[in-house]
This record gives sequence, C-alpha cells and structure tokens, in this order.
Amino acid sequence: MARQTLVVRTVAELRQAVKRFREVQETVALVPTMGALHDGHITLVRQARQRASRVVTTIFVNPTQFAPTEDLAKYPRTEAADLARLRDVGCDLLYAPDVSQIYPQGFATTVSLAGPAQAGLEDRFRPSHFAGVATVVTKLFCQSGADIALFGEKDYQQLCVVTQMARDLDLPITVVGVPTVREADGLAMSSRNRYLTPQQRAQAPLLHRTLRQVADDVIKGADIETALASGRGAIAAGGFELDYLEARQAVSLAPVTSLAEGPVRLLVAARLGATRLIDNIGVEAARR
Ligand SMILES: Nc1ncnc2c1ncn2[C@@H]1O[C@H](COP(=O)(O)OP(=O)(O)OP(=O)(O)O)[C@@H](O)[C@H]1O
Ligand SMILES: CC(C)(CO)[C@@H](O)C(=O)[O-]
Ligand code: BAL
Repeated sequence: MARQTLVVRTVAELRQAVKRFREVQETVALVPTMGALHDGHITLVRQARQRASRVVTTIFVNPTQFAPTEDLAKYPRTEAADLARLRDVGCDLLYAPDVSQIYPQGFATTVSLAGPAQAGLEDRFRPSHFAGVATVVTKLFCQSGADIALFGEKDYQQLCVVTQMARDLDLPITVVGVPTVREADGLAMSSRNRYLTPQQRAQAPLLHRTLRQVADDVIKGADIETALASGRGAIAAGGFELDYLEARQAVSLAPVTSLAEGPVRLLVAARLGATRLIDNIGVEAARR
C-alpha cells in the first residue's frame, strides 16, 4: 500500500515531523534534490527506503549554486508531478522550503572546502558552484537531523565534496552514493535532459559511449592520455562543445596517469547548444 507523503515547507514543521519519527525510534534518510524528478531520483528514494525506516525528500532549487549566467530562472519546477511520484514510491515526507527557510534575512555564512571541490573539473567551469552546494547541503543536514543522506554518482564530484565535507565537519550523518541510472541508450538521466531538442537527444548518448570506449582502451593497455585524446576527438566530432574529459583518482579526484594509481574515474562535461551534460564511469567497473 502506498504511504502517505506529508508535505512541509518550514524548518519548524520539518523538525516536528522528524521528531515524531524519532519518538518511535525510526531511522531517517534524506534525499536532497532540486525537483523535476525522474527515475534517477526515484531510485535514490527506493534505496533510502531500504536503508532507513523513514524517507525525507527535499526539493529546493538552490540559487547559490547557480552562476548568474546559468539556468536558475528556467530550471524546471514540477512540484505536483513530483509529489505524485513521491507518493507512489512511498516517500514519507517532502520538504519543499521557500528560500527564506534556507537563507533567512541576514544570512552570511558560506561553507567552502578544498580537496575534491577544488580539483578542477566542474569547479573550473562553475567556480562558485560547490560553495553553494556545500552550504545548502549543510543546512539540509542540520535542519532534518537525518541519519543518512543519499546522493547520485551522476554528480560524482558533488558526491566526493559532500562525503569529504561530512567527514571534515564531523556531521552526524552517513553519506551514501548511488550508481547512475541511465536511459536504455546509456544517457545518464538528468532533469536537464528535457532541454534537449530531438536531434540533440539523439546525439547525447555519445557521451556515455565515449566514456566506455576510453575505459575499454585503458583496460586493454592504452596509455590514459592517448585514450582520453581520442575520446575528446570523438565528442567534438559528435557535435558537442567539450568542457572536459579527464581521468581522476576515484576518491581524491587527483589527476592520474595510470591504472596503478587507481581506482580511476573518467569524468566528462560537454554542451549541446545551451544544454550542459555531465557523466562519469569507473574504469574498473567498465571491465564487468
Ligand atoms: N541519473 C541519475 N542517477 C542517479 N542519481 C541521480 C541521477 N540524476 C540525478 N541524480 C541525483 O539526484 C540528486 C538530485 O539531483 P538533481 O535534482 O540536481 O537532479 P539532476 O537530474 O542531476 O538535475 P540536473 O539536470 O540539474 O543536474 C543528486 O544526488 C543527483 O546526483
Ligand atoms: C545536492 C543538491 C540538492 C543541492 O542543492 C543539488 O546540487 C542536486 O540536486 O544535486
Ligand atoms: N545536479 C547538480 C545540481 C546542479 O547542476 O546545479
């Protein structure tokens, strides 16, 4: 039977609801999102249900992680449909705060960290992005008091940043990564996929195909830089504007030049017209 999904919009209501869960010794899992929910998000909620007795999903399009040139204003907002999906999957609570609940008047603190947040990659192209993410995620952790929080590997650098941040700040929460959910043709599910024209949608799976090809080449013994150079060529030939295609140590995100320094993660970001897509795979996982 589908569970009821209660909707709350203030910190006080959120705390009250979580306190009620705690009174009967429930464990609470948090799934932070920006809404426009797809099967990737729903997989996070399903995994959350397996790992905790209560699930809180948050929908908040966080302004501080968008640069002024980015898509904050046009970011898809589909709360009624999102709530229906959350009800179907048995999420207990939707926390959909107004901006004043997260950044009340006079808010003056930013959480920023070195390590994976400054490893280049997304940070090179979105320089204030991870400070915005780290700040809002810290707030959501503190406001909810959840025991665990689930994040998708699709945003791999974000997962590394949040994991490091929780460890560095002794936040009393366990961060759990969930493998990327893909369309049948390999495209990583993303709320931004809906911006793609039919022609761009047909081009988009090339990103994942190229990641797999580079991984295969490296596994067969190719030099990592040579395999990446050929991957970069394929992505450009496929009509993308490439931001980066790089190999990194999977935990620290430090640059790597050989599998011996592994585990190795391949990460890519590229644009089709105005739409920016990201993806990544583990080289060792591609062996399977
Ligand atoms: N395809 C996916 N598989 C697994 N997790 C995902 C997937 N897409 C998003 N997530 C995770 O869902 C959480 C919320 O992400 P978000 O709401 O930004 O969705 P998104 O689809 O990544 O949106 P965007 O297109 O803005 O990047 C993040 O932890 C993110 O990594
Ligand atoms: C983690 C997050 C919800 C913080 O705004 C966002 O970056 C996202 O949706 O991945
Ligand atoms: N999925 C990460 C959120 C962002 O791109 O801003």
